Amino acid sequence: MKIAVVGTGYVGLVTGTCLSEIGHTVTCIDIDQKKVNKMREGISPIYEPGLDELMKKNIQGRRLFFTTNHNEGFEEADVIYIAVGTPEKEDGSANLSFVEQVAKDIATHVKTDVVVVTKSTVPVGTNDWIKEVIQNNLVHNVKVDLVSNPEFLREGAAIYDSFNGDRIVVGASNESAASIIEEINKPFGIPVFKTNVRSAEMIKYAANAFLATKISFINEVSNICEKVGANVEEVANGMGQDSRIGSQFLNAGIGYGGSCFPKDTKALIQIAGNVEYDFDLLKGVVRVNQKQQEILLDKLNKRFNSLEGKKVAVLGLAFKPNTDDMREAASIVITKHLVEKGAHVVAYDPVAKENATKILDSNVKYATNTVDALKDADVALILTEWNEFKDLEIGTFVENMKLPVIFDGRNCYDPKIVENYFVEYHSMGRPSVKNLQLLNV
Ligand SMILES: NC(=O)C1=CN([C@@H]2O[C@H](COP(=O)(O)OP(=O)(O)OC[C@H]3O[C@@H](n4cnc5c(N)ncnc54)[C@H](O)[C@@H]3O)[C@@H](O)[C@H]2O)C=CC1
Ligand SMILES: O=C(O)[C@H]1O[C@H](OP(=O)(O)OP(=O)(O)OC[C@H]2O[C@@H](n3ccc(=O)[nH]c3=O)[C@H](O)[C@@H]2O)[C@H](O)[C@@H](O)[C@@H]1O
Repeated sequence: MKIAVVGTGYVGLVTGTCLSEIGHTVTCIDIDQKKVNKMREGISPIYEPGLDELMKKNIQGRRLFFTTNHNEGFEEADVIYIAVGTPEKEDGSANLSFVEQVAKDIATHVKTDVVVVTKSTVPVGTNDWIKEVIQNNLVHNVKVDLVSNPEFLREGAAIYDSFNGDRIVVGASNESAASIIEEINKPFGIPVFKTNVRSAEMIKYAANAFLATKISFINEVSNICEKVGANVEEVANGMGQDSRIGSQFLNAGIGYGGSCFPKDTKALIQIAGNVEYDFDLLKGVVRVNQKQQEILLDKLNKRFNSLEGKKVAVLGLAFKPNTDDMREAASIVITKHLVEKGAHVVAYDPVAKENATKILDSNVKYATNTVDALKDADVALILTEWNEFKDLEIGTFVENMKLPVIFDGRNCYDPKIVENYFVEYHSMGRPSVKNLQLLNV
């Protein structure tokens, strides 16, 4: 099958590459010439384990191409995937201007019948609107079918998810269009769930909102655990063993970030609001998430009378491990607060530094490794649970810091192991270890 993918963010690039890996001929189109030049050489503009190798392999196999030229990309395409961004607008609703532009580009350039597949996360009803935009702007007399095919990949595990997803959702009003998309995806060997377009659009938002709800729920439980002397990890373990609940997405911490949960929860609240429904539960989920970062900062502020002039080592900046994505990362709010309080912030992240420098306060300094960040620090904050930090000997904090006080926003260490060291260790929803008090410091 000849496929064009428009937009090469996470979703477009991973989708295009994986579709080429299963034998289709794919042309990825992006308006960003610099990005396209890079991708043509098999270099991914995003950090995603395994992606470069897969790109290079399929570029060499002449199944994967990159261009800025819509004409070239759409030429003879049987199917066009829309994978441009749908970022959050000021009021929380989804900005559909990129999608609209692509719809107009499709209308202008397609010369043969085509199936248009929406991968981007779009509000319910958007696919009908896209179809209208295309129909109203069509230059040639061709038939265009629309299919909603929302994406469920996770950053950092995107390739794995593409080949091992739980289901592929295909929403269509036309069975033959749905069958084409089912056929394209057959080599992945993943069950296909066929439904109508509006239900498919809703499944995406509902799935993300539900996962976000699980996180906020466990975070609230975690806050209570701290007050009643329970351990949230044990609680999550005990809850998760009930197969009706499931063990995933019950890691308490400093809340969810990234390019999707924050924007998609707010967009669903808007979608509900548009039909005069108050999605009260989801509003609470969003509020709780914002509170989680404040909770870590409150603990820190209570521990130190003042942060003025204190060296704070920040370990981890990306919104989660195995990505360099800084969108809505907890580190943004937390480092801003630290700088405002006069702290001397030295941060280290294995891969997100380049993106972080574009977003974080210019007073944040960057170390090239964990030990440099920790050197003579008064306190360490762990904001992303990279394996590199999880595997760290607790002794490294003791040996390098001025005072080994650790605030772990991601529960990287087992308090029972930490107990063996002269450190002060605060995590989320678990009892603190305060061995420094034995030393009277
Ligand atoms: N990031 C993720 O892990 C996931 C994202 N999604 C959804 O997928 C969509 C895309 O998200 P990301 O991949 O993060 O996007 P992104 O915002 O990182 O990248 C979008 C790309 O589209 C390009 N673009 C914009 N207008 C264009 C046009 N007219 N023609 C060609 N290219 C154009 C931009 O230059 C950019 O490279 C969003 O709706 C998002 O909610 C869904 C699942 C996972
Ligand atoms: O729509 C999307 O874009 C994607 O959003 C999420 O994927 P992603 O944002 O890449 O990352 P997740 O692994 O879901 O983590 C999101 C955030 O939740 C946090 N999280 C996750 C799990 C958990 O138990 N606790 C927790 O705080 C992570 O630290 C991270 O900040 C979904 O998991 C994907 O299925 C979906 O396709």
